[in-house]
Parts: sequence; structure tokens; C-alpha cells
Amino acid sequence: MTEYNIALVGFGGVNRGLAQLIATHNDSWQATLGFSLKIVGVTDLFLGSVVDRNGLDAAALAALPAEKGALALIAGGTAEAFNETVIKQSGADIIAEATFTNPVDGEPAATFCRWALESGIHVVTTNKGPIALHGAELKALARRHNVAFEYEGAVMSGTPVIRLAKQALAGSQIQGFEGILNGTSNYVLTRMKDGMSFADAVAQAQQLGYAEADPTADVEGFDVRLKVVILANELLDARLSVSDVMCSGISGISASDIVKAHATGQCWKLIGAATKGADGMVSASVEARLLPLDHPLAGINGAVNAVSFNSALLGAVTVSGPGAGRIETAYALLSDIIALHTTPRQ
Ligand SMILES: NC(=O)C1=CN([C@@H]2O[C@H](COP(=O)(O)OP(=O)(O)OC[C@H]3O[C@@H](n4cnc5c(N)ncnc54)[C@H](O)[C@@H]3O)[C@@H](O)[C@H]2O)C=CC1
Ligand SMILES: N[C@@H](CC=O)C(=O)O
Repeated sequence: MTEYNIALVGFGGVNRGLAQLIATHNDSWQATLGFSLKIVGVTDLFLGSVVDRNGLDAAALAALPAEKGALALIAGGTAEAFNETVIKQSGADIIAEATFTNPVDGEPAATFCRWALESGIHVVTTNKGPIALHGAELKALARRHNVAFEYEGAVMSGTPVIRLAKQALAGSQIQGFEGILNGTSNYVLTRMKDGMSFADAVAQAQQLGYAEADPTADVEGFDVRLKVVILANELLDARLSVSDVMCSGISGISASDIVKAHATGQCWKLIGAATKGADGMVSASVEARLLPLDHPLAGINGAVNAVSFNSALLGAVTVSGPGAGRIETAYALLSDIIALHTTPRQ
């Protein structure tokens, strides 16, 4: 039976969700997946850090108060975030990186990933910044050190999209995709259709754990832009940078725009899309679009997301499921650990 030592870097909604899953599901994972997880370290800018090579109590961690320096309440803990020590010296086999997404340069999360990979430690992450902005470098680093770098949760949370497209749709010749790729903005548009104000809907999305630390990234399309870059580079062999993707969001859409759209049999959705042309060039965009109500993406509401892959051999293949959420995204980390557990390594 395999037991992986895992250190949690960033202990907000997602990694707390993972601690909760470990507390409640470790025994069943042993029986069904062939491994269990032992939390040997946690570090968080706001909460502090703690290391225990014998294993920390996952249930106690999941129940930790969200107060500054709270990890000092745990035996051996401190109010300071010793990120490098926790990553390199906690005895972790796996780092679950879930700090803030920085859409500008991907830091410091990219550095956290580098520290782990260079130390021969697997990385699973839900953070879009390192992948969209440093993906090629980090993947090469992982290969050099013979460890996994997995990031299923970076696009559509726990809904399988990246591995599904790369593995189950391999050979189907994906030529492009379009999708609703941000839970918060779709939640806001849905609530506004029900009569809620933009500000209240954003506040609710924050409470529910969907929104980024700065929800501007959600409503202005910057979060979708990172996801479009990730999908285009993974699936269309593009080498897109963030600056290659034209981007606008939903903040300019008023309640009356939504009502008017509905009256004419349409609805507003924030769509991220990319297409590979005959010349092999990939063009990509993020923008609010008016969709007819019978469009396959028109019925996707709340924090649910969906993406439609356009493939030469199958036509459109559409996947929908949770696009955000603490437990949903923690599940993506589990799916990454399953992937690394089942991938043979020399
Ligand atoms: N919440 C969701 O539904 C989803 C989140 N993600 C991504 O997963 C990551 C985590 O999301 P959440 O847990 O919801 O965010 P969160 O904002 O609840 O937690 C992030 C935590 O990281 C900590 N942190 C920030 N900078 C740090 C640093 N330099 N060193 C140590 N700790 C640091 C913060 O103190 C905070 O506790 C983000 O990158 C987010 O974009 C991806 C898919 C869905
Ligand atoms: N803030 C994001 C979280 C997942 O990436 C969203 O709302 O989709």
C-alpha cells in the first residue's frame, strides 16, 4: 500500500477542501485507489506554517479558524509562512500548490513549483498562473527530474477537461474549442437574470468560494484568458502568450441588457474560444457574446462551466460540470494524484 506525504502550499478554500477530503476519505482511497495521503506540512501567507513528518490531523486542519497566524495554534506551528522550508524540508513526496493565481507573471507560485520539481517532488496545482505563463518551462523541469506536474483543476475545476481532451480525444484532431470557463462570471450573469445586482452576485460568488482573491480577474475575463491560453497550448499545439488573446469581460453588461436579451430569445455568456486555421495559426479570444437560447452553451447556468471541442473526426464534443468550488476543485487535486500514482516512472 502506498502512502504519499503531501504538503499543502496555500491553505485557502481549495487546499482546506483537500484536507477535508483526506479526513473523510483516506480509508476508502486506500481500498479503492491503492494509496492514502499523509499531510506533513502546510504553509499559507495569512495562516502561517506547520511541519510534522509523522502526519498532521487532517480534520483539525480542515476545521482551523480562518484567522491570521492560526497555524500557530497547532503543535509545532508558527504564524510565519516558511514556504521554502515546507516545500523542500517537510519530507513531502507531493506539493499541492493552491495559492493565489497571479495573472501577470504567475509568481510566486511558479517559484514554489520550481522549488518542488527541482527537489524531485511531484507538483499538483490548481493555480492557472504558473501553467499559462511558465507551462513549457515547468513541464520540462518536471521531465528532467522525473516527477509529475499535474494541473487538471486549472481549467473547469474538478470537471475533467485537460486529460479528457489529451487522452480520450487523442487522435480526434481537435481544431478549436469554445466554452464558458469561469464559474464566477457565469454565476453573476445567472443571478442578474434572476434580478440580483452585479455587486451582490459577485459578493455571493466570493462567499461560495468561486471567485479569485481579486474578482476583477473573473468579471473582466482575465481568468478565462489564462484558461484559453492553457487549453490552446495543450490541445492545439499553440504557443500563445496571454497578450495574444483579445480579452473583455462582463462588467459592461447591465441588468437591462440581460432583460432585453431574454426578451429576444437570447442570453449573454462570457465565452473563451480558440481556433486553429488552415495555416496552423491559432487565434483566440475572450468576450461576452449574445447566444440564441437554443445554443448548447445557453443553458449552462450558475457556477457550472462547459466547453465544446470541435474535432475533425467527431464534430463537437461538449463537456459540462462544476467550474468552481472548494470541494470540486480539491477533487481535481485528487485526480492529479491518481494520475501521478498510475503513471509509470523509470
Ligand atoms: N476556488 C475555486 O473554485 C478554484 C480555484 N482555483 C485556483 O486555485 C487556487 C486556490 O484557490 P482558493 O483556495 O479558492 O483561493 P483562496 O484565496 O481561498 O486561498 C489562497 C490561499 O493562498 C494563500 N497565499 C497567497 N499567496 C501566498 C504565498 N505567497 N505564500 C503562501 N500562501 C499564499 C492565501 O493566504 C490564501 O489562504 C487559486 O490559484 C485559484 O485561482 C482553480 C479552480 C477553481
Ligand atoms: N475564479 C474561478 C475559479 C476557477 O478557476 C472561477 O470562478 O471560475
